[in-house]
Amino acid sequence: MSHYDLIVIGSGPAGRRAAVQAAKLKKTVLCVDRGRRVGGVCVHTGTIPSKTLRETVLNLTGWRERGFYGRGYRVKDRITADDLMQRLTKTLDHEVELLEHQFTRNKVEIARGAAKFTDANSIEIDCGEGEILKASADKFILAIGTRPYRPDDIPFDDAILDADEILELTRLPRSLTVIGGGVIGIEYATIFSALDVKVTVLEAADGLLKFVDRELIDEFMHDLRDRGVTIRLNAVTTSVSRQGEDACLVELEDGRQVWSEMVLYAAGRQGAVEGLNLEAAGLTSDKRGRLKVNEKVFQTDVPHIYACGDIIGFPSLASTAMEQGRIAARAAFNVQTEAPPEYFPYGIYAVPEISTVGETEEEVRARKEPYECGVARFRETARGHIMGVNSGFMKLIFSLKSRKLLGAHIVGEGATELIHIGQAVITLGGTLEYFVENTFNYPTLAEAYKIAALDAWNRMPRV
Ligand SMILES: Cc1cc2nc3c(=O)[nH]c(=O)nc-3n(C[C@H](O)[C@H](O)[C@H](O)COP(=O)(O)OP(=O)(O)OC[C@H]3O[C@@H](n4cnc5c(N)ncnc54)[C@H](O)[C@@H]3O)c2cc1C
Ligand SMILES: NC(=O)c1ccc[n+]([C@@H]2O[C@H](COP(=O)([O-])OP(=O)(O)OC[C@H]3O[C@@H](n4cnc5c(N)ncnc54)[C@H](O)[C@@H]3O)[C@@H](O)[C@H]2O)c1
Repeated sequence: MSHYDLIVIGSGPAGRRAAVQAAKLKKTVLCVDRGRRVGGVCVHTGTIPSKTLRETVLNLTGWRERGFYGRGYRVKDRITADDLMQRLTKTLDHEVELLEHQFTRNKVEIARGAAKFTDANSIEIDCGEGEILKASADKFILAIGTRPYRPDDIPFDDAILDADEILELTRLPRSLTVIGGGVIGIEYATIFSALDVKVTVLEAADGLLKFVDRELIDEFMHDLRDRGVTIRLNAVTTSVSRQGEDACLVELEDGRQVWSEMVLYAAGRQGAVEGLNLEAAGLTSDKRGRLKVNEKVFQTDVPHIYACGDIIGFPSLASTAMEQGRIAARAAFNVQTEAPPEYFPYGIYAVPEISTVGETEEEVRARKEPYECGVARFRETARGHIMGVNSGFMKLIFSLKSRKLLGAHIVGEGATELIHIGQAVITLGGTLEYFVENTFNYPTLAEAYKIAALDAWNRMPRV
C-alpha cells in the first residue's frame, strides 16, 4: 500500500487546486478520480461544456449580429446536434490536456478509479476489471462534487433528459420543456431558445433566480418573453411522461398540461457520496448528500479530513470551488491563508448573460441603509451602438452615507467580464467618485459604469 501526505478525491476545480497547492507545499499527493478523464463535472458535464455550447450557438446562429441584421439573420441555416458537438469535443480535449500537464508538472500522482474508505486513513480504489489499489494518507480532501438530482418518478429516457444527458443530444428538438428555473435550467433554456427551439420553463417558486437583484430579473424575463420563451412560475409538476415518438407531457398541480418534444429536468443536484463508504471514515452526509464543514477552512468533524467544492453546498461554483480547495490544502498543512473578501461575483451564462456582485437592492433596503441607484443601458453607450446591442442594463447601488459602491448588477453582453470592475471597487472600498472622476476607454461597454454612476450622482447630495 502506498502512503501519501495527502489524498484528494475528485479532480474537479476544488480537487485540482487542492492537489496542486499541496504539491507546491512539497507534500506527496495522490488525486483519485473515477471519471474516464480528469476535470470533474466542471470540464465534462458542467461549466466548460455548457459555456462552449453557448458560444457555438451564438456563433452559428449569428445571435450577436441580429441587433443590426434583424431577428431573421443566421450564419448557418440548418444547425444540427453534430455542429454543436464538434467544438465541444475539441474544447474538452484541450482542457483535459492542460489539467494533465498541470498534474504531472507538479508531481501530483493520478489514480483513475472509484475511491472508497476502508478506515479513516485508508482507501481502496476500484480501477475496474477487478483491479483494486490500496492507499493511505495523513490528510484527505474530499472534492467529490455532485450529480443531477433524478427523482424515481421521472421516466428519464432519450427525450426526458437530465443536465448531463442534454450534452449528448443526437438531434435537436423543435420544442423543449425545462423543469427548474435555477441557474442550469435558465442557461440551457436560453441557449436552446437562441437556436429557435420553442422553450417553456417551469419553476416551482414564485420567481426565477431569487438571489439576483429583482430589477435585473424583471428586465431579463421581459427579454426572454419578448423572444418567445414561456415562463411559468408557481408551476409544480405532478407528472412527466412520454407520449409517443415526438411528444412528452408535463402535468402541473393546477391542472395545466405542457407538451413538448423533449424535457430537460434541471431541478437541482445532489452530493456524489454514494460508494465512498463515509461511515468507515466517521463521516455522514445530509439528505441531499452534502457534507458539513467548518466554513473558514473546510474541515469536517473528522479533523484530518477536509471537504470543499459542490459537496459542501452553496455557492456551488467552479470559481469558488477552486478557492476553497486552495484554502483547505493550506489549512491541512497548517499554512495560514487570508480570509477571502466578503463578496465574490456570480456569473450566469444565459443568453443574455447576468452577473452580479455585492448586495442587491432588496438586501440594502432590508438593512435600512439609505442608498441611491444609478442605471445605464448598453444602448446608451457608443460601443453598444457599434455592436448593435439593443438590450443590456447595468445597475449600481451606492450608500448615501459613505458613498461606497454596495452592489453592481449587470444583464447583457459581456456582463460576466464587466462585473470585475464592480468587484474591485467594492472590495477596495471605493466610492461613487471612482467612477465619476476616472477616465474610461471609449468606446467600451465599461463606459456604462460611468453613465450609471453619473445617473446616481445626479440624484445624490453634493459633498
Ligand atoms: C451545467 C452546469 C453549468 C455550470 N456552469 C458554471 C459556470 O458557468 N461557472 C461556475 O463557476 N460554475 C458552474 N457550474 C458549477 C461547477 O461546475 C461546479 O461548481 C464545479 O464543477 C464543482 O467542482 P468540484 O471540484 O466540487 O467537483 P466536480 O467538478 O463535481 O468534480 C468532482 C469529481 O469527483 C469525482 N468523484 C466523485 N466521487 C468519487 C469517488 N468516490 N472516487 C473517485 N472520484 C470521485 C467525480 O468523478 C468528479 O470528477 C456549472 C455546473 C453545471 C452542472
Ligand atoms: N453559471 C454558473 O455559475 C452556474 C451554472 C450552472 C450551475 N451552477 C451551479 O449548479 C448548481 C445547481 O444548479 P441547478 O439549477 O440544478 O439547481 P438549483 O437548486 O439552483 O435550481 C433548481 C430550481 O428548480 C426549482 N425546482 C425544484 N423542483 C422543481 C419542480 N419539481 N418543478 C419545477 N421547479 C422545480 C427550484 O425552485 C430551483 O429554482 C447551482 O447551485 C449553481 O451554483 C452554476
